[in-house]
Amino acid sequence: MKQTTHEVTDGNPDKAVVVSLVLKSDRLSEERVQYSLAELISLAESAGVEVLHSAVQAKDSIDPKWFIGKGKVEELRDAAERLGANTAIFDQELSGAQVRNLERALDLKIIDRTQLILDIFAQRAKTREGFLQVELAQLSYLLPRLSGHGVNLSRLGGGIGTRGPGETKLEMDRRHIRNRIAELRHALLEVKRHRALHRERRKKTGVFQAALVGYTNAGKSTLLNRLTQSDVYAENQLFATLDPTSRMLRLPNGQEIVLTDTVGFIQNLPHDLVAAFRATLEEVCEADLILHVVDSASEMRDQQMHVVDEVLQELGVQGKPGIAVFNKIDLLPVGHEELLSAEGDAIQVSAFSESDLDALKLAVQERLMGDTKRFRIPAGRGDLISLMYRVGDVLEQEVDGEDIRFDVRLKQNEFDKQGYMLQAFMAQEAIQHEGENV
Ligand SMILES: Nc1nc2c(ncn2[C@@H]2O[C@H](COP(=O)(O)OP(=O)(O)OP(=O)(O)O)[C@@H](O)[C@H]2O)c(=O)[nH]1
Ligand SMILES: [Mg+2]
Repeated sequence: MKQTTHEVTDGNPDKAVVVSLVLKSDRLSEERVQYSLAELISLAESAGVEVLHSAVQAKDSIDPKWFIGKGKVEELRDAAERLGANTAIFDQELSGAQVRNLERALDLKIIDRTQLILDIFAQRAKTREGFLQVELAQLSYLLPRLSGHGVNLSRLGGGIGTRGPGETKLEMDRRHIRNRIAELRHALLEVKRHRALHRERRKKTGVFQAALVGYTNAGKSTLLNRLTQSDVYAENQLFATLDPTSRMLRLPNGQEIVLTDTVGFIQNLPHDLVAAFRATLEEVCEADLILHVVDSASEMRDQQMHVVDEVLQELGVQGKPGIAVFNKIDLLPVGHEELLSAEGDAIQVSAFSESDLDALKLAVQERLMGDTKRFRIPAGRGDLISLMYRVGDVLEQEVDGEDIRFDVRLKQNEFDKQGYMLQAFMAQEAIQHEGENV
């Protein structure tokens, strides 16, 4: 009895009131609070929900029973009744008991931020890996929230919060869920192993790999499409992309590299979810170059960059070569562009400008590939010959008397690793450097 369809809505969108609780001790600026609420509304809309009413409550502490204050609960019930809402969405994670209490008090379907994100993911998943990851994340979320014997999600009557690739629609007991979680983990390991093999093979071909990463809605998929004449899903929605997609990108010098689009990041991403999607981000760990795409026009630009930097750090890729791609500069008021140029290795683009895309390709090429250099080594030194092949692509190799002459296009990342050996041999004059940019 597996669910086989993954419709976005059944033509009858959920109608929701949304609530965010702000703890006074967090001392968030009014701007941050409003942005967080706006982001929650965007998430809800991306899930296909119609938002009828939104509210923020500032409190000293979380109410253990209702999460928000009792007065706010009543206010919400009135608003929901007046506007005809059937769902209440909370910006933070709720406990199982809070969900049950709120359900009873409000007579609404209760969804928290994690469930909302999971629901979007469930709608977007396209690959087997995506389905497995979403189901695993949904069940991991559900397990500690089960009360008593089991849970019957069909009680929610379909729609948001009940979509899933697997069996989450059915009544399941804890034991069943634990077994299913184990099964999913196992299946995911298999998928992961396959992908690792695939990557190994790709690596052996020596093709450079670049990854587009960034906050959700920054324009990663649009850039992939425009740079590679592709047609992956790009939309003004949060988490339009779930599964990584790779395309060949031709650089100005004619060389082709692999460019990969990845799932977007968001603030306060629940830890279970981060773990579930870690595999998706493995592509980022393997990349030779990271393109951090930034929505330059977002009021929360700096915070979003910070969130992305944090995730990259968690992934352990902070040392990799990278370029900050300040996208959507067409949306900035004239004169504001300079603000962005303070960044180190950065470029400003509009995904809709051909010349900007050309400039971006050139920047990628320059960052990935060092110059072409000409070296001369004594014939018969196998160790030096193999070093030549390690530091870059050998474009030409010619025997010249007792020597061999190499024209090598340096691979920046390999050069970084092997450069000291090259320099040591050059100091001993075993390798002679004859010129640049030949
Ligand atoms: N004005 C303007 N809009 C852009 C630009 N690049 C992308 N967009 C728009 O921004 C929205 C999001 O673009 P996507 O490419 O889906 O963004 P993404 O980073 O892939 O988002 P997720 O997959 O959700 O993480 C779309 O409506 C795009 O048309 C740009 O340079 N200028
Ligand atoms: Mg995308």
